[in-house]
Amino acid sequence: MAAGTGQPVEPQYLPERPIVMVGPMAVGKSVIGAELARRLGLEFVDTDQRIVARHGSIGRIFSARGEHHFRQLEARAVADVLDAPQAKVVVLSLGGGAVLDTGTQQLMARATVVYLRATLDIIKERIIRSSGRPLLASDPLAAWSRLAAARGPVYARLADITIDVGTSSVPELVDRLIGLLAAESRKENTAP
Ligand SMILES: Nc1ncnc2c1ncn2[C@@H]1O[C@H](COP(=O)(O)OP(=O)(O)O)[C@@H](O)[C@H]1O
Ligand SMILES: O=C(O)C1=C[C@@H](OP(=O)(O)O)[C@@H](O)[C@H](O)C1
Ligand SMILES: [Mg+2]
Repeated sequence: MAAGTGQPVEPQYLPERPIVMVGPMAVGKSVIGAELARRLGLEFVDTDQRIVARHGSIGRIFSARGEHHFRQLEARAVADVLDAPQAKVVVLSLGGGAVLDTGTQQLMARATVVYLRATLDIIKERIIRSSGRPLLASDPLAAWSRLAAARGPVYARLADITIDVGTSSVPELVDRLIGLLAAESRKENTAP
């Protein structure tokens, strides 16, 4: 099916490993991951959505139990998907801070990791309007910039593929990503 038509499944590209979406808050990990999964005919898992379904809102977890507890739930949600000898081939979107856990970093070696990168300019309208991210509760622009800068080298080190989201739409980004994933998979399959 032609690119951009929104039809599921690209028959020429069948991923052999899970695909993990990383990057700073509001860059589009959840929406792009979900659309990528739909297009590839794969199951989609979002660690935040799983945590909320099982434990209630992220804001409430932070206020009642603290960030450390949230990080433990997050690491467990990642391990539930990736910590198997033959990890299921799914699209897994992480929260922006999940990559700080060393166990999670190790498990990501079993996946193809996609870093969605953006500048504050692209993100700022999204984070001014949004709520529900406790780490952006006060001075969201400064907090986002600080966290994106501190975590950027970790995302970059873990990534197999980096995409600057810029002003592209979600379908455009998914089209581009499928092309890059297919190229990455050919590279992995021909590596000596
Ligand atoms: N490329 C895009 N173009 C327009 N809006 C986007 C794009 N990517 C994400 N969004 C919007 O930005 C917000 C944050 O996206 P989300 O997927 O929740 O980010 P993340 O999971 O990285 O925090 C959502 O309202 C989403 O619809
Ligand atoms: O960057 C972070 O530390 C966080 C990112 C959020 O997910 P998104 O990146 O999907 O917004 C969510 O996990 C939580 O609010 C903490
Ligand atoms: Mg998300």
